[in-house]
Amino acid sequence: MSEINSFPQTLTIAGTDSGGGAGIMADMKTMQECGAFSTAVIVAVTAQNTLGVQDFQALDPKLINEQFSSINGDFKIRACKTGMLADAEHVSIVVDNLKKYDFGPLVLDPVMIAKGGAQLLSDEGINTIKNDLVKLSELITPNIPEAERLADCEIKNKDDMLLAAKKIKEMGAKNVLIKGGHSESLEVNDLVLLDDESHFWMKSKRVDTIRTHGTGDTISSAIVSRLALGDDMKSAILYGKDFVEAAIKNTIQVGHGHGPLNHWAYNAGGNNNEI
Ligand SMILES: Nc1ncnc2c1ncn2[C@@H]1O[C@H](COP(=O)(O)OP(=O)(O)OP(=O)(O)O)[C@@H](O)[C@H]1O
Ligand SMILES: Cc1ncc(COP(=O)(O)O)c(N)n1
Repeated sequence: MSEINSFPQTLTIAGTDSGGGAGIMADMKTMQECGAFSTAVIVAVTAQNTLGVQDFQALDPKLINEQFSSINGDFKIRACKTGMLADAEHVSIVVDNLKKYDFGPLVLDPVMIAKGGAQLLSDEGINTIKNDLVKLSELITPNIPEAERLADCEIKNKDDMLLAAKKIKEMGAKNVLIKGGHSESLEVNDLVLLDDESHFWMKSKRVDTIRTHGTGDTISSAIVSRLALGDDMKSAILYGKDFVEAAIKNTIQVGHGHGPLNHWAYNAGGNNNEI
């Protein structure tokens, strides 16, 4: 007889995207494709499409606490992630709940600014992430501008990326992945600094597309799913990179702006990685 809650379950704690391409929507689509059952705590609701974020509102703290309690009362979450957390008050609510409940390893995606330029986290919220949330994370996954904010330094090349990763690790994150999507180079270089201080680079060709909405959500959710399925951190990260690469390469034509990724592509055999 199969045991209740034996199926791999994940949790995303983030904001919604009415346009379906980023945030909780991208997280849940990714987790589904990666073989995990996903649950969600909605911290904020955005009015958003591929052209940008038109508006957003963070939810009442009481309702956020109740969502955490509902999930804890029924499921066995094996790995979780955070995304858009809006402001310092909401970061603190998330910190309190992550200390209260065991949802497995945390992947912290420190979402700050949307592709269209909207600020999704206040300056005070960034400080609260630095002071209180980073130390709870098994992995933190900043993009280059986010890593610059967290490490308080400028990133112009791969040496700078490594220096920033080391500074962020010193803040208490066990493993660090700095995503290279925002660099200018024709190659995209993602840096991974592991718990044991070793590091490696994940290199891929830059896909010439503006359809990159939700790339960060997608890679972090694929990693969370693989952790829930039992992978070690390095294998989960390598899988995440393959998954997001397939999803970027195999564009789907949706929306007029920064379009969403193709979350079916990886399972459809869509990642013919030449590098
Ligand atoms: N044009 C591109 N071609 C190939 N890979 C890309 C491209 N843009 C991003 N990536 C990859 O996508 C992943 C996410 O990187 P990125 O730096 O875009 O994160 P992000 O800014 O947090 O994403 P988002 O804010 O859209 O969720 C990384 O593995 C990165 O290398
Ligand atoms: C709710 C939510 N979470 C995250 C992002 C970041 O994604 P992107 O940088 O691609 O806009 C977003 N736009 N909206």
